[in-house]
Amino acid sequence: MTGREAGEGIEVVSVARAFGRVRAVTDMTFSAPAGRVTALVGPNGSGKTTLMLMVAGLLEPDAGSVRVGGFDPTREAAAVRARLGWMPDVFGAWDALTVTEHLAVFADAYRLPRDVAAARVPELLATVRLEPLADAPARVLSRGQKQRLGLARALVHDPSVLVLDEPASGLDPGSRIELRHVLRGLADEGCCVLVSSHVLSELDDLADDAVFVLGGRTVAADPAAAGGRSGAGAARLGWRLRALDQAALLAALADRGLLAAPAPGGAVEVVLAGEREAAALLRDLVGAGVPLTHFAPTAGRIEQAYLGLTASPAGQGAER
Ligand SMILES: Nc1ncnc2c1ncn2[C@@H]1O[C@H](COP(=O)(O)OP(=O)(O)OP(=O)(O)O)[C@@H](O)[C@H]1O
Repeated sequence: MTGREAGEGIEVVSVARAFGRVRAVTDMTFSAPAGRVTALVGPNGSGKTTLMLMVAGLLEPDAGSVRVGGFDPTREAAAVRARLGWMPDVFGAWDALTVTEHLAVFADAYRLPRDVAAARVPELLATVRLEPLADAPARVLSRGQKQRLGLARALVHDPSVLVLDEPASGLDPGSRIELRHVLRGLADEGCCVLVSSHVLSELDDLADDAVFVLGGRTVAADPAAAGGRSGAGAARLGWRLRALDQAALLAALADRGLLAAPAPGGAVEVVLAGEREAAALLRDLVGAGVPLTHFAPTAGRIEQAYLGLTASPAGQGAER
């Protein structure tokens, strides 16, 4: 990867966009820096795709400002196109063209010199592991393979900013892990990567930062700030516990007035008010001699923060 200028990222400030009477994006502000994978996280219809289309220069904001590497995607479209790779959630491919031909067409569209394209296409096929299908027509590709072709297409001009709408949808677990490696590798090389997702459980492994959106607004740009990790004022979230002696565990929880719900594998789940209460409970249980073998939140860091956000009055208020 040679074409990148260091430090290029995405800046979104007070952006809004409506479609007639539908206010798809009402007020979004965040930055996605170079060298990091930033996840745009929110429920269906919260405005993620609309925002990404504005970042990619495919839709004009009604208000606010978007900058990609310092350039305005509407007024400086050529500069943004040159540095931005875009992968839509639904990827249209020409059925009759082979995988290699697809990439060659896009290399041409980005005006890559012939010799550069000739070297770039096999490199991309290796990156997304589509070499065995290089000569296969797009119509025979599975959904996951098409997603990978979409990723290769987005990377064809060696962009410094990569915007991917639900890139993991349709991928099997192995392909998701590969996707994670590819995106991590790109970020490590200095690329700014913005992905949208609602597969919360996977985001801890994929993303460095999370921007939460609800009802067209960004409601928090930092999982820690969203309450999932803090003690005071944190949302009530589930924790899973397992002990060699389940009866002793249940008795100790009952002593502390905690309601324990059964969970798979002989575990139990309790709802606690944050990490501070969890730490106190763990200390008490160990102190009381309960032989604990497992004590962990039921959800990952980003998932917890998101659940805390949607459960809090502030989060609910942000939803339409
Ligand atoms: N072209 C359009 N015309 C009218 N309404 C639209 C258009 N595009 C999006 N919307 C509406 O704007 C809102 C936000 O949609 P958007 O696709 O941005 O959400 P999203 O967070 O990407 O959802 P999902 O996770 O389901 O992809 C929705 O209510 C949607 O119906």
